[in-house]
Amino acid sequence: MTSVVLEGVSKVFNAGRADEVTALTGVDLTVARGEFVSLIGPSGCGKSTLLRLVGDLIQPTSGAITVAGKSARTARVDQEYGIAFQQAGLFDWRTVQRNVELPLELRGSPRQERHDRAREMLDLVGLAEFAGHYPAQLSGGMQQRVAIARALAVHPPLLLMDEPFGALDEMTRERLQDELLRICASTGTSTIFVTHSIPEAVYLSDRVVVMSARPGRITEVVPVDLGPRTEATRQSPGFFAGITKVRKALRGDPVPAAEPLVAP
Ligand SMILES: Nc1ncnc2c1ncn2[C@@H]1O[C@H](COP(=O)(O)OP(=O)(O)OP(=O)(O)O)[C@@H](O)[C@H]1O
Repeated sequence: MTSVVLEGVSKVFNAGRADEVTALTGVDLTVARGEFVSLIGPSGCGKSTLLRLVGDLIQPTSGAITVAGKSARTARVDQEYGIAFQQAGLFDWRTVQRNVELPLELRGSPRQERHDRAREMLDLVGLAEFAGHYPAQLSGGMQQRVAIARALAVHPPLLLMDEPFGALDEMTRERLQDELLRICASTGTSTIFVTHSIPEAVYLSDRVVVMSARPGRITEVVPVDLGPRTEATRQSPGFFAGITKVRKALRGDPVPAAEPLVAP
C-alpha cells in the first residue's frame, strides 16, 4: 500500500517575476507504507520544498500529490502527518508533557487520552521522567526527542523530518537514529527524511533519493537492503558500499539499476 505519491510535481517560486526560481521540476516519487525514504542533495536542490509540498505547507505549481490516498490538503486536515524540523520548535512555556499533548489538543482529544498518549510517546523516546520539565531544562538532543514524540503523538501514518538531527553531536545523533528506526518499526510509520549526511541516509533508509539542483529534480534512487540495523551495521561492508553508491550518485556517476545493497 502506498503512503505518498508524487506525480510530475514542480514548484516555481515567484513565477513571472525577476526573482523566479524553479525549485523542483518533474518529480515522481512513491513512498510505500512503512517505508523509510531519505532525500539528499546539494544545498538548494529543493529537499525542504519537496517535504513542505507533501506536508501541504505550500502548493505545487503543477503535478499531483496524494497522501494515504487523499489530497495533501485533506491529509493535513485529518492530521495524517507528524512533522519534525531541525529546530525542535517546542513551546518554552509548556512542559514537555504539554508540548507533546499539543497536536492532540488541536485534534480535540479528551484530556485523559491526551495525557496517556503523551506519556506513551515520551516513554517511547525515553523521556517519561522529564514530562514535568520545561524545554530549557533539557539538552538539545532531549528537545529533539520531545519534538519526535510530539510528531508521533497522533500516530501519524507519515512522518516528515527536515534535518532533525543536524545540530546534534555524533553520538547523540547515532542514538536518535536507532531510536527513530525502532519507533518507526513499532508504529508502522512511513518517513520522508531530509539530511545532508550520506552515512545517515544510508543507515536509516530503505531507499535514498538523490537530487540535483537547478532545477531541483530526482537524479537517482538508491535502494538499501542492509537488514535490521545493529551496532555491526555501521562497520559492515554493505554499509560502506551504500555510502560509496550514494556519493557517486551525488557526483552524477550512474548507479547500476536493480542492484540493491545487500547485507554481507
Ligand atoms: N519561499 C520561497 N521563496 C522563493 N524561493 C524559495 C522559497 N523557498 C525556497 N526557495 C528556493 O527554492 C530552492 C530550493 O530551496 P530548498 O530550501 O527546498 O532547498 P534545500 O535542498 O532544502 O536546501 P538546503 O539543503 O540548503 O536546506 C532554492 O533556490 C531556494 O532559494
